[in-house]
Amino acid sequence: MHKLTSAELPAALAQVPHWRYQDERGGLIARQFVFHDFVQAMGFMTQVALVAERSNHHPEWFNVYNRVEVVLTTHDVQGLSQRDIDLAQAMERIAAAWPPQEPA
Ligand SMILES: C[C@H](O)[C@H](O)[C@H]1CNC2=NC(N)=NC(=O)C2=N1
Repeated sequence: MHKLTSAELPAALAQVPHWRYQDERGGLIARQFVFHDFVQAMGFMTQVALVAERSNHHPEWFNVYNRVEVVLTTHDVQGLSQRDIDLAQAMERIAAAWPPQEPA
């Protein structure tokens, strides 16, 4: 795992179009998710927590009611790494499929 170089950044950020890059702390990406209510937000966070633990890469996040604000950066390299991009993509997949639609 290495800190993404400025040459690698554009292609990496193109993989996570909903996320905004910030130059702080050596580089991070941030995103806000909004859900129907608190329970849906917590369900999202619980699913992400399992993925984060499995991949040993953890988000910095803040939840109030139905909103989840997320910052991803890699502490071990003091900047952005591919692990942040991968976790962001996993979060997009989980958010897109959450909540499961009640069977019609
Ligand atoms: C010891 C453990 O492997 C490290 O602390 C892992 C855990 N989760 C992590 N999460 C994030 N976001 N960055 C890291 O550098 C990191 N390192």
